[in-house]
Amino acid sequence: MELKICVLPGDGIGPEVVREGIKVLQAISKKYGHKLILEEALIGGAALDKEADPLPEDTVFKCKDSQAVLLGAVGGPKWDNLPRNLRPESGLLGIRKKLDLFANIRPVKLLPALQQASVLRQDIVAKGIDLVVIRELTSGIYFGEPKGIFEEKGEKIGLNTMRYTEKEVQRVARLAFETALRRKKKVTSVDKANVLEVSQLWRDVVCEVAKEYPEVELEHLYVDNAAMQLVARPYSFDVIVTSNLFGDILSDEAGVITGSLGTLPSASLNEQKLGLYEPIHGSAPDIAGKDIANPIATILSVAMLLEYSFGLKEEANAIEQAVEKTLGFGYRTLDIFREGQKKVTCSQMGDFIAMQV
Ligand SMILES: NC(=O)C1=CN([C@@H]2O[C@H](COP(=O)(O)OP(=O)(O)OC[C@H]3O[C@@H](n4cnc5c(N)ncnc54)[C@H](O)[C@@H]3O)[C@@H](O)[C@H]2O)C=CC1
Ligand SMILES: CC(C)CC(=O)C(=O)O
Ligand SMILES: [Mg+2]
Repeated sequence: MELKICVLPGDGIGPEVVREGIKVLQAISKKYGHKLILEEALIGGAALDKEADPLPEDTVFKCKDSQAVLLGAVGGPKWDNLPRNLRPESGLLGIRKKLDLFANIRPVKLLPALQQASVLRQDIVAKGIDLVVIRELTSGIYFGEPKGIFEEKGEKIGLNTMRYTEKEVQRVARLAFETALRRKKKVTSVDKANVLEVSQLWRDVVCEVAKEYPEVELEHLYVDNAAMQLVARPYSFDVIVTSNLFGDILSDEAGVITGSLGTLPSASLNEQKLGLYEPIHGSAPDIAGKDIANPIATILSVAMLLEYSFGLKEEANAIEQAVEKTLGFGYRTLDIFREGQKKVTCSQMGDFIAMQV
């Protein structure tokens, strides 16, 4: 099969972890006889430096012209003082919006070898963690208008708007219920309906959609409670569906209960199922350029890419198994390293996983 993929390495550790993702993609393509066509493009700070634009037109074109997109991460202190529309992060929000990638799927699975790396009590971890956060990605407070910093009565005010339409909630809720049907048949909808009107609408729409799925259990949690329950009883969740901001926060929390932010992948899909795949973490400027980042989140994002965009389930499984085998041999990047294990660099971890596929 021909696999045409646009690659957006981005900033900080983005290029480092993407390099390892590609290494594994090449190994799996060789093993299964697929032809890889990789097209690299600029996004974020890297694009700002070269093109004075965090999302050049050429990048949007190359993404649309591919069957899937693999992204590293964007951002860093070098660009932090730029106006909002020129920051690297606006390139990321821009590509999500332009491709209408409304559904951000973030599986949170405790890999058996990483049980000890969790920050949770071992009796809680032992009950297993296997949930998926479905985060609405192209609306909510990251996109709502009006927004800005204004002058009002002689003082500055900062303003953002959390806004959802019925249709926006319906489509992401439907995806959550469909996903639950193929899993443990439970949806937890996370909102703040006790104080926010936008959350009241969210809850009403989720309840309406739930009527189409009588076999799926529906639970509602306020986001503050959800953040607590995620560490108290992570084993009891199946599919969590929530808005852009809440999903962003809860999924980083999920990273540390399963070992490290550096291990969690994601897929962002539109209604035509064009997918952008990226680790859930950012550009990690504190460790960039040192070859110590954990590439597993990106490598598992490659597995999601093969399964979701190309239907290559066997290849995706082979990558997941290669990750588990490598961890099983005791190889660990710094973020998940414990006494008695074998410390490896980002590129060595990529080499070992590629060797196991
Ligand atoms: N999808 C994206 O491109 C995202 C971009 N960002 C941007 O990244 C920059 C840094 O943001 P932070 O808040 O520091 O979040 P971050 O996710 O980059 O890092 C948070 C912490 O996790 C660690 N970490 C992250 N990924 C890791 C990996 N693969 N291996 C080992 N450790 C890892 C970092 O070293 C840091 O201590 C900012 O400019 C932010 O806007 C943040 C989140 C997502
Ligand atoms: C620019 C941010 C919204 C990126 C982020 O934190 C994420 O998507 O997880
Ligand atoms: Mg985030």
